[in-house]
Amino acid sequence: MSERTLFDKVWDAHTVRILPSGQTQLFIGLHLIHEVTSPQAFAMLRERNLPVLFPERTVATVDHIIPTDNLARPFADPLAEEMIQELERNCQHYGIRFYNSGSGRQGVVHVIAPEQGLTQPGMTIACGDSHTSTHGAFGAIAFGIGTSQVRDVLASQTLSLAKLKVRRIEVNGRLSPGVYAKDVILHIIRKLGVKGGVGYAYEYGGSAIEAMGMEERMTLCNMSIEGGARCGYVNPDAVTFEYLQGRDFAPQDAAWEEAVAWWKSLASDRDAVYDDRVVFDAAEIAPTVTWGITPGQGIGVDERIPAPEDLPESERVLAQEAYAYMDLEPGQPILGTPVDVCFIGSCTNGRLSDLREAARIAKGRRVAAGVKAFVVPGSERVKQEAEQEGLQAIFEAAGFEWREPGCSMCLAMNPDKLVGRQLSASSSNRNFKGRQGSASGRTLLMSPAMVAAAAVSGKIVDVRTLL
Ligand SMILES: CC(C)[C@H](C(=O)O)[C@@H](O)C(=O)O
Ligand code: SF4
Repeated sequence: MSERTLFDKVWDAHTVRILPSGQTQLFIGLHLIHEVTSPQAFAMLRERNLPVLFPERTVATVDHIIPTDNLARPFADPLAEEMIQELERNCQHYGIRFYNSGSGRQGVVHVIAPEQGLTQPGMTIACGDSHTSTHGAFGAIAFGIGTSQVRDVLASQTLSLAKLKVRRIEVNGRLSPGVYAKDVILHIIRKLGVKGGVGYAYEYGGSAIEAMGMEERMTLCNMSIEGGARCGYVNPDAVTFEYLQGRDFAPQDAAWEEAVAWWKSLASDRDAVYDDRVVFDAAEIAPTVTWGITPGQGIGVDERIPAPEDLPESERVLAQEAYAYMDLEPGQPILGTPVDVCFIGSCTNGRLSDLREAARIAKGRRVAAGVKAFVVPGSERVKQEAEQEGLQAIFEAAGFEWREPGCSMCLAMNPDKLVGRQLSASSSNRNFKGRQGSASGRTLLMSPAMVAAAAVSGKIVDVRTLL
């Protein structure tokens, strides 16, 4: 057959059997776990007296609840201490590889697996975390699962799932300077909606995607879930192989050549059949900023906040809720909106290339008076590499705080929280009400370079004017 997508090929290769329900029992090659969604799953396993079937296929780290300022144990937050101890105990008991803080390999789960070469093309990857879609950047089928499914994977290394449809999203042409993968995905979600991808896997392609490095592709796939798609992927190519070669868990020597041949064969066939296809022009994408309370409420930085009549009928009620919560008016430019907090980090945009782009903007400038700006590297490795190439020094000279790795203010389960109505410019992926730790806090999503531009300006500006 020469009409299959990568999704079809990887799905079929991992199908154990078709269940009487019509669902597929799918083998999961790599299982990632973190401190928040695993304790209950292990508890359920113990209740039923089940072992972990393939402990070598699960990898753990701590990210969500870990503090980014003071890592001395016990942590100041007793809940953080308890949850992390629980993970430590479970990993030790079941013989699961665990990248704890201080190991040199800890970080946000979706940052550490790719950087160690654990994430590879053609794999099925699951994690009790919605942003597992990130790993699709490598041509893997990777998706988030709930806690009872974490139990299922621990016990059986399989999941029962319904097969998804595949939508091909093509972005052709060249992105302008100052426009990044983050802008592309915010633009896609703006156009297709936060529920537009329900029931689909998104396959991203086209010349603008092919021109992206792996870290940008990860940013893109990361937010597939914010567009409603369970997973997103990019077909593996020379960029993928170059990124992987020599990483800790990448195949070596003869096995490498074999793996590359296999990976190449998995890419969607030229005449693959898709359930849907959407095409975008890269040249039309501007630095994009959200103004509302879902990642789909975004506009180009030089646009005005849409009035209800500019929006499809189905979006108007939510828009009203957003104006009120965000304290922004329809018709108002987003440019010039004052910011209180600037956060650079997360599994969307906490990798080295993100920090480099933000540092380019911060270099030689100063964080505006009254603004709190901080950088949270996505992993210990990212942190170390950034320090080695002088990024920490650039940020600190500009007045940014430089922190320890973790999820931090992406969801504020640790002490990094907004206060009251503070408005944050954030490189993360969710702007839901109360997402960043204050029930009335406000979040504007954007690229890390745009966050840095906001930090040094004290307000939303167009990063293209600071390049
Ligand atoms: C805590 C976890 C379950 C959650 C997720 O699944 O995405 C978190 O990572 C998030 O980003 O909201
Ligand atoms: S960085 Fe944010 S989105 Fe990513 S896993 Fe952590 S909390 Fe979830």
